[in-house]
Order: sequence, then C-alpha cells, then structure tokens
Amino acid sequence: MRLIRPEDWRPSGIDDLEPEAWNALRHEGSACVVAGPGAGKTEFLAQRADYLLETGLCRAPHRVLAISFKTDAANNLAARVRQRCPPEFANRFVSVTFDAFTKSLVDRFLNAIPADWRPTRPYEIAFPKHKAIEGFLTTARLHAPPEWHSEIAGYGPSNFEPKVVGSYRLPMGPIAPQNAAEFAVARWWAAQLRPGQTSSLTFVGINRLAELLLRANPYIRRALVATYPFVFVDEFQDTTYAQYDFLLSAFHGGQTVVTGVGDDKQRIMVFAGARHDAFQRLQTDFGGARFPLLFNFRSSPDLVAIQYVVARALDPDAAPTVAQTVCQVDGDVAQVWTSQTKEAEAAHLAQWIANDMVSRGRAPRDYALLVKQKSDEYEQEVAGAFAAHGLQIRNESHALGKTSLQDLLSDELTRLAISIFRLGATRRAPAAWQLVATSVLALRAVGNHEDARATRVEAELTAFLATLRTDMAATAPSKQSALDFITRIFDYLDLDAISRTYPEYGVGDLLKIILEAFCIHLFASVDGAPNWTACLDAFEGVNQIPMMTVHKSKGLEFDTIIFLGLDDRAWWAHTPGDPEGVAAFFVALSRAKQRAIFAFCQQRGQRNNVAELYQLLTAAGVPEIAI
Ligand SMILES: Nc1ncnc2c1ncn2[C@@H]1O[C@H](COP(=O)(O)OP(=O)(O)OP(=O)(O)O)[C@@H](O)[C@H]1O
Repeated sequence: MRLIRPEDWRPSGIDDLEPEAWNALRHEGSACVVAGPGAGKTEFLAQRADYLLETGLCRAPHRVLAISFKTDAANNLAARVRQRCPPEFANRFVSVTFDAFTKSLVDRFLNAIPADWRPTRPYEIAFPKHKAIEGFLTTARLHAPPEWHSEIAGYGPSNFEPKVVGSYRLPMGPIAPQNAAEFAVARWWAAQLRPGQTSSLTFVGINRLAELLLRANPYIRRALVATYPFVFVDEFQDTTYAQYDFLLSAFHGGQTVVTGVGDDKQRIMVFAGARHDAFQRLQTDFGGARFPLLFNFRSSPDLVAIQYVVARALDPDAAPTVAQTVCQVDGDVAQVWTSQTKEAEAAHLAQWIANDMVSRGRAPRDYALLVKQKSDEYEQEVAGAFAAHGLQIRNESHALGKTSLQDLLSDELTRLAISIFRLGATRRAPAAWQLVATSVLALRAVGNHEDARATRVEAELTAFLATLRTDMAATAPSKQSALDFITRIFDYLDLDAISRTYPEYGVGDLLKIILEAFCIHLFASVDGAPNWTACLDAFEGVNQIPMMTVHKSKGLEFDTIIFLGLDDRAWWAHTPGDPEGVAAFFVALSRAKQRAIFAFCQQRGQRNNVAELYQLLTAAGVPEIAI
C-alpha cells in the first residue's frame, strides 16, 4: 500500500478540519485537545489515526492504541476509523476500553505479577455494592489501631475504592502499614486476592495490578511501548487516579506520544473517581501542548448560545464556540415545560412528539428522552401514553448481562451478525450485503489483489445465505430457532477469525459479553414477533424512541432532546453549586442539534436544589410554558 506524504494528506469523509484541529493533528509531541460539545472530538481522533497510518508516521508493525471509557465509544471510534481509512491501515488501529486493556495485560502476564499480589487464575470480577464497602470500612476501622480510627471513619463507600485504593501504588512486596490509608488498603487487597480461594477483583484492582505488572517487568513495558508509539485517550477529563497512574507507568518518559481529548465541562465521572486535574497532569508529565477547538458542528446557533451560558457557569473563562450548522425549527429552540401530574406530562409529550414527527418529517430516532437515573421507572410511567399514539420507547440503559442495550447495538460484531440475519430474512438489503461481504473478506484475510480468492469467498457467502434464507423462511421465530440460527451464523463467521481480525475482540472478555447479550436480546425480540423481519426490527429498535440516562447519552446527538424529571427527587445528590450536577445538565443540553426541552412535573418533586439549573435556562432566555 502506498504511503501519502504528510504534506499531501487530506481529511477523508469530511470537507475540512478547523485550523486548530489541523495544528493538533500535525503536532509531533503529546497534546491536550480540549474541545466543547459537538467539536468533533471523535472525528478528530479518527482523522489523526488516518493521518498517522496513511503517511507512515506510524509504520507497520507499529500500532495506534485508542483508549476510551465506554465500550460504545471504543466501538464507534473503531468503526469511524474503518470508514475513513483503508483496511490495511485500519487493522493497526486498536480501540479498546481502559478496563479491557488493563485486564488483557493482567490475564496475559498474570504469572509475571509479583507473588504477593498475584491473583488466582481464573479470578472473578467483582462489582461490590455500596453496602458491602460500607461493611468493609466498618470492620477495617474496628480492627485498626485506635489512632487511625477517625481517618478510616472519614472514608466514604463511594470514594474509598476509586480514590484511596486507586491512588495507592502497590509495593513489590507486602504492605507494612504506616498509616490509616495503608492499613485500609492492605485489608482491601486481602479481601480481593483471598488467599486459598478464587480471587475476586474489581476493575480498580485490575488497573492497579496492570500498573504494578509494568513497573515490575520492564521488558513487558518495553514491548508495550514498542508496539504503540501513539496513544489516544478519549474523554480525558474522566481519567481516574488508577487509570492515570497506569498511563504514567506505561508510557511516561519514553517516545510515546499521548493525545488526550476531552472537555472539562463534561466531567461527570467524579463520583467514579475521575481526577480533577487530568489535563494539567498530561501537560506537566507528558509535556502535552494545549489545543482548544472552537467549532461546534452539532447544535444550531441559538442552542450554542444557550450552551455558552451554562458553559460559563462551569468555567467563567470558557471561550465562545462557533456554530457550523443552521437552525431548522420555527419558534423557540429550548423550552421548559411544567405540568401538575405525570399523566398530563406523558400525554402532552407523546402528542407533541407524534405531531412534530409528522410536521417536520422526523423519525422516532431523531428524538431522545433523557433522564438523570432509573430509566426503567420513567419508561414504565410514559410507555402507555406513547403507545396510545403508536410510539414505542426503547430503554437503551437497560442491562443485558454484563453490558447494556446501547453497547450491544453499537457493537461491530452485533451489526455484522444482524446484517446476516437481515439477509436471511429478506432478499433486498444492499447495505447489509455490503457490510457482510466486506467483513467476510476481512475475516478470511483476503488481500486487495487476490481476486480469485475473493470470488470464491463471495460464492461461499452467497451459498451460505441462500440456505439460511430457505431455512429462516421455513422456521417461525422462537427462542430455539433463534439459538439455532445464532449458532450457525457465528460458526460461519468463525470466532477465532473474529478475535484475530478485530483487535477489540482479541483482548479482554468483550466477545463473550457481546455473544451473551446478543442471545438475551434476540430471545426477547422473538417474543410475539410474527416474522423474522419484525423480530429484527424489534432487536434494532427501528422506529422506537430512545430513552437513556445522561451518562449513557454522552457522546451521542439527537435532533430533539427531552429531559424528563428536572427536579430535586431525580437530582437527589445535587447540592447547589455542585459542578458535577451542572456538568450533567450541560451534557444533556448539548446532545441536541435543533431543540432541547426540559420537563418539570410537580408530582415528581420540588425544584429547590436544582433551582440554579432553571436560573441558567432563564438567564439564557429559555421560556417556561405550562402544559
Ligand atoms: N470536521 C467536521 N466537519 C463536519 N462535521 C463534523 C466534523 N467533525 C465532526 N463533525 C460532525 O459533528 C458532530 C459532532 O461530532 P462528535 O460527536 O465527534 O463531537 P464531540 O466533540 O465528540 O462531542 P461531545 O463531546 O458533545 O460528545 C457529528 O455529527 C460529526 O459527524
């Protein structure tokens, strides 16, 4: 494959980048790319990957490593690079989550972890509940020397693990506690490693073990650094103590170029241990140059102006951003709707969406219902009123095994398998055929110029689909038939080939997690489906309105967002002045391309603690309307 000279390289799939993005893209050292909502951070990373790979600045066998926090973000970025970059290059782009990456290191090199900290093989993954951590801290305090009691009593169940354990570097040998923190951390590790039993590790623990592994084994670290001269970290503002320390031990002080991309104003993971100073640390420790991006490619100018009012509440020095799109709606781009009862609210909402869809020619997936938490509850409350207008809600935050519906649907392998199902259910699915044919050629490792092999592989695919189509036509959707077809399709795709071809499935447990969730969701989708097309529509949420928590909405965009439950009950943890609450509000508001609606219902709760959020809307000129 011919390389392009850096000065001749042009972005692919988009017209251009903003000037500062060009500077960041060409910058040779580490960089902090700080950009507000809609600035095109994902696009920027995809273009930079393309630039590094196609120009040979990252030459085979070297790879670009992209680390994200959420599975769907990692998948979206991998997919974007595949769209932008020829397959020979895209194969050297590894897009994974932090947890999957550190877990893959621990799993691969478990025997190289110093003996005092080595977990059992296999080990369990633990997700301890609030109450269990509270219990652990009480017992730790009771067993501690009296002079350390009060400090241990000050640790909260939500910040002990991310902050105290997360920021504690393990020594090579056992801990000889010299203070309260070391005492509590040593007990915590004993409860994770569980001598004589199967170890039970949280992801904070796994991150810490991966860091220790690299510190204890310079040759593993050298191999890592040699493989990945370029490292991207998306949503850098959410980097936790343990994750940052891992980055430091892995990539500091060598040739690795780290590009951190994110927005401090969207920092909504402090509760999960996000550092407040991640970007400053990247500047100091890695010499990261700062590149602020100032365009907003998502939201209309009036919405960008409202976002700016909220942005300044989070950072008085926030720079104004420049909208690149135009307004397509008449009247207000944002409104607050107040109602007295949940029934009245749901009925109005459903009617309004149904009308808006018709008058503006919009589809259900152009809208999103956002909530602070407990989407299952809101779904139950409004589903009936929506159904009365023929509208269906799709709760994307719903859990499916170890993942969520949202992560499953954005997964590449899921999209490939569902496309095969589509080709089995119908003859005319050109987009599905395109995706399947390209993917199968990649899975069978057919090179660009191997025309004869390509023809053979395509003929095999055609034959496989013909039999599948005949059998699906003769078989009604049921759990058993769904399972039979799933098995047949994944056998055809070949799980080993999937792990080899798509780097994200080669590390960690992603493949297993996706397969399990795929089965759960397909079994639910066959329920009541008269035929396979209806079953697949239910699986993919065709014609359904997505509902999700603000945390799940991060990184996404919709024509219209409707935030349900802007009240003290839903925002129970919010105290006036708390930047994380305002940041969550900012994230919700900034998902909208054309319109944002905030719904307040008296029956749900008061609006005292969240009064400041309403004040921001008022200051931005957003009107309040009784419905
Ligand atoms: N250079 C560009 N030219 C045109 N459109 C772009 C460009 N960069 C991004 N976009 C589009 O702008 C929108 C926002 O991009 P993206 O989702 O990457 O933003 P983001 O910075 O990650 O936002 P957020 O932080 O709010 O999630 C997307 O629809 C994307 O396709």
